[in-house]
Amino acid sequence: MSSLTTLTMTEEAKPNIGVFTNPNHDLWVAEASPTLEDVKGGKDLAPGEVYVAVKSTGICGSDVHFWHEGCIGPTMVVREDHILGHESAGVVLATGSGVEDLKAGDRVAIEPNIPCYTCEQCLTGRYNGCEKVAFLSTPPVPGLLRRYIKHPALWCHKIGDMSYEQGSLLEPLSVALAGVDRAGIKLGDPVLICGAGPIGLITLLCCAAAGAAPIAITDIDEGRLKFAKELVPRVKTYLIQRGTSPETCAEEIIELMGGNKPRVSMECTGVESSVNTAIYSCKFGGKVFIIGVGKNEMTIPFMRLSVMEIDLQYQYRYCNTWPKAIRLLQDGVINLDRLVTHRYNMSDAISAFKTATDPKTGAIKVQIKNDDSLQ
Ligand SMILES: NC(=O)c1ccc[n+]([C@@H]2O[C@H](COP(=O)([O-])OP(=O)(O)OC[C@H]3O[C@@H](n4cnc5c(N)ncnc54)[C@H](O)[C@@H]3O)[C@@H](O)[C@H]2O)c1
Ligand SMILES: OC[C@H](O)C(O)[C@@H](O)CO
Ligand SMILES: [Zn+2]
Ligand SMILES: [Zn+2]
Repeated sequence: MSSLTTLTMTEEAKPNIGVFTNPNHDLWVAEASPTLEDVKGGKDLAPGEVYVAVKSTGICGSDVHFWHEGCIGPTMVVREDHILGHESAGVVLATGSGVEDLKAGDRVAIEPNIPCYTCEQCLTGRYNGCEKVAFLSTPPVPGLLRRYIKHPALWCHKIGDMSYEQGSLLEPLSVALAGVDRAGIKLGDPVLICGAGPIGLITLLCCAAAGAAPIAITDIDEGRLKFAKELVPRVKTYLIQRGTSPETCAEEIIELMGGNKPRVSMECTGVESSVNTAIYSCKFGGKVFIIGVGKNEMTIPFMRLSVMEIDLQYQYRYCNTWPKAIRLLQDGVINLDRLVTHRYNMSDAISAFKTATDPKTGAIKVQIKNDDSLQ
């Protein structure tokens, strides 16, 4: 038995659509499942599942990797028509049997993973390492860039009166929180952040909130550095110039940081030269913490890492971060209000992706809105 909201049976509700890519790197909007009729009828909801009208979805650098490169690493490969999107919030429309904590009308942020609940990683609380996890938008699992989705209630987090945009930003915030937590950023740590895209900028906000000092951030794009400075005025910005070696960049960054070598370099680009800048900057016994994803194989200065006893650590998504992310936004410790620079309707998703990938637009986080759904 499923329960359905009566608030949402509007005539204007439009059919379900999704934003697709494929191995030819096409990008298009087309019909998607579940159908509007199924959603309205609360059909096919398994115990513990809910239907959600997705209201706002952010575009992540990973969506762009799947569109442009057709893959992230050797295992996440677009092999057929594939729906993108994994940063979403929306409203619950119907609940399946056994769902007690959610009801129709609840506003939720969607944690876009469904782990197996039985493997060692799941049972030890590190469900991001689940070998059987279905991560929405990682092929072949369709993503959240749809008007309607079906999802386990367990992975829909109530957001109270937070806006849907803020709710959708809990996903990249989760990435940054997982990174800052595992990197062990502490009060007074000199920290370098490589890359001022949304992940780098949110990592910057988290490091600033954690008391890192001084903090420097790099990018190849002046506009993004200017944005970083507006977000956190005390951050020192460093423009990476084409052709400057990672060693030289590192020397200049350390100078910019008043001679303080970073104890932690947070790498948020996945670009080889940037990884190397992060390594050359780091102090003896420091850590390079890599969030960015890129080429399957990279050349890194092995002996530099060795003689400097620099730890190299990585982040793969997140686990158990949503409640913390919600508390941080609700208590105003982290404020992501300024990150959303552009908004598009679902039907205009192609323009949204073009804007997100054109540096001339000054876009930081582009959101795809869904005003044509139920409720
Ligand atoms: N590990 C994870 O679980 C995880 C989660 C989310 C995102 N990611 C990855 O993190 C990366 C960042 O995501 P995003 O959404 O911020 O993407 P983005 O593409 O918007 O940001 C990347 C930034 O790096 C800058 N950049 C490029 N080359 C550079 C260089 N050589 N030096 C300094 N800056 C450089 C770009 O100008 C851009 O501002 C992407 O690779 C994304 O796929 C990883
Ligand atoms: O925010 C989550 C990330 O973008 C994804 O894990 C991606 O890196 C691979 O699936
Ligand atoms: Zn992402
Ligand atoms: Zn598992």
